[in-house]
Amino acid sequence: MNRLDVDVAVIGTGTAGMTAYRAAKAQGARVLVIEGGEYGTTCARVGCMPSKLLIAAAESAHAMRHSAPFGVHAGEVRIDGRAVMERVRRERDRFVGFVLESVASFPEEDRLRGHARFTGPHTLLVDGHTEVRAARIVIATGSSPLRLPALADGGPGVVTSDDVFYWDTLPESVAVIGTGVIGLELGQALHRLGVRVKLFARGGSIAQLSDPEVLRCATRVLGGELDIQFQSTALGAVQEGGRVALTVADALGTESTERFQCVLVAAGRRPNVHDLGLEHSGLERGPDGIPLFDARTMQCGTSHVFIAGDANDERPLLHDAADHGKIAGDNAGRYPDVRPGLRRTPIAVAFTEPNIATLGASYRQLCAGGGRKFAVGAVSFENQGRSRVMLQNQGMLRVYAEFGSRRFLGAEMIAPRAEHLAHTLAWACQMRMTVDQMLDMPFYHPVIEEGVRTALRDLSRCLAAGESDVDAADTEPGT
Ligand SMILES: Cc1cc2nc3c(=O)[nH]c(=O)nc-3n(C[C@H](O)[C@H](O)[C@H](O)COP(=O)(O)OP(=O)(O)OC[C@H]3O[C@@H](n4cnc5c(N)ncnc54)[C@H](O)[C@@H]3O)c2cc1C
Ligand SMILES: NC(=O)c1ccc[n+]([C@@H]2O[C@H](COP(=O)([O-])OP(=O)(O)OC[C@H]3O[C@@H](n4cnc5c(N)ncnc54)[C@H](O)[C@@H]3O)[C@@H](O)[C@H]2O)c1
Repeated sequence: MNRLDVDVAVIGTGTAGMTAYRAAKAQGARVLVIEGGEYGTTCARVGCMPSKLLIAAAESAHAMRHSAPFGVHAGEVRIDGRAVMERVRRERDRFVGFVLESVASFPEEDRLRGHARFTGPHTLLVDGHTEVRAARIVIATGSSPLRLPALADGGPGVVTSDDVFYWDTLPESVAVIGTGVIGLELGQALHRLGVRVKLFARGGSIAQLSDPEVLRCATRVLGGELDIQFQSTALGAVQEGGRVALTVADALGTESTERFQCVLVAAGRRPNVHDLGLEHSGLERGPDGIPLFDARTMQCGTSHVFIAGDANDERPLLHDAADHGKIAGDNAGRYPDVRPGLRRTPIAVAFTEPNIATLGASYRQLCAGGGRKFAVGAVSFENQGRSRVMLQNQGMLRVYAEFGSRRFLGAEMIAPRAEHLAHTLAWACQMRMTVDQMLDMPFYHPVIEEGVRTALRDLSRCLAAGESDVDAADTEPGT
């Protein structure tokens, strides 16, 4: 058994772990990163980057198929599934390559391979070959796709997003379980690439939306393009040669079986904290098994342990994993002089088309407790000038502000190029701008942002009216 003594051990070498490593090193600590899987990060290998590569191919196919209304005729669109997946994998490998170079730049003595488990508050056993004693520990173990017990015996055709980006070619048909971000992004991309796709939603949710008006609009817009069966329960899957027979119950409990080449389970992700020996860590854990932590410092209680990235399930997104990692690593390095780090206005974008985006406080959060009233402004993109010019005139934006202070609080939307609108609004939110200050900013013509101005003017009217058009006690946020 090897023995190592370090100041800081970082478990996991994903985005959060690598950032934590650098931040702890900057404090002059002797730091060790421990990796039980492959280097390269979830984001680059099976997450953000390959999914956006697949979506880029899909957008190209969609644009060619929908050019006729402009008087532009592209001819027959032929999709070469092998070429699509070959580019996805090639470009993905390029991104992974940059991460591998970065990890290789860490001194060899700072890296250890193997699965780490707590054996005590300060000790980790790594794959049975090394015992690490660490004065401080950062947990940055990421998350994994949920596997549904009902589909566990479905055979090799039942896959998760971890498998999709290793495909050699596109399948003929895919059932997608879940209408969260992954289900919608991949489901729409595959549909646009000519795959027969059917989505099954357990309830009525669409990505991260909680505003009932925006949710209704998103259901209509995405339901207009995609075959989505809401209120359905996946009961079982059986591999039959090259097909999977998927049995689903609808809202009335009526069962039906359909055959697909693959069933893609996109029912959420679970933090990787359940195989970490946390029972030996001395940390207090919540009902979900995640150690209780402070989201400003990433510190677990008052202990020497910090938790960052998807592992803490606070905001399982790439930029938050990087922020968490920086704060956790910095504090692990400087412990016991723990300090709050920079937390930014929340922002989340689902790269469906139209994009779905949320920022600041969500409608659900603003309604929580039922006591607080807030003003709501809205715009539909159906008649928005630039959106119509581009034939992308679908969607809705709802913006929220506080009565009295007139401070902008947040927004939810499904809108053309919402990834950009969301940034502008998130920056205003983080700057604690009032609606009036936002309306004083420049708006070019003709741009989609003019739709944002319409929504802000509506919000200003609602603020001037002095009472909310929403009574928090009577609202029913989307589920
Ligand atoms: C399909 C998909 C698309 C996505 N798209 C986006 C997007 O567009 N934008 C966005 O912001 N986010 C996106 N995300 C989310 C984003 O990828 C994650 O939030 C982010 O990668 C999490 O980083 P992390 O460092 O917490 O985890 P990871 O990068 O997963 O790193 C965790 C590491 O810990 C290792 N590990 C786990 N347990 C142990 C152990 N016991 N011992 C040693 N090592 C261990 C793992 O092997 C892994 O290498 C997407 C995710 C998916 C799945
Ligand atoms: N563009 C992005 O930023 C992006 C893209 C992909 C993933 N991500 C990250 O990855 C996380 C995980 O994505 P996800 O889509 O897997 O999770 P999610 O939480 O967004 O959605 C899960 C979906 O599965 C449904 N579901 C849960 N259990 C089910 C069951 N038993 N049967 C049927 N449906 C069920 C839920 O109702 C929900 O619609 C996201 O929350 C996000 O943080 C981000």
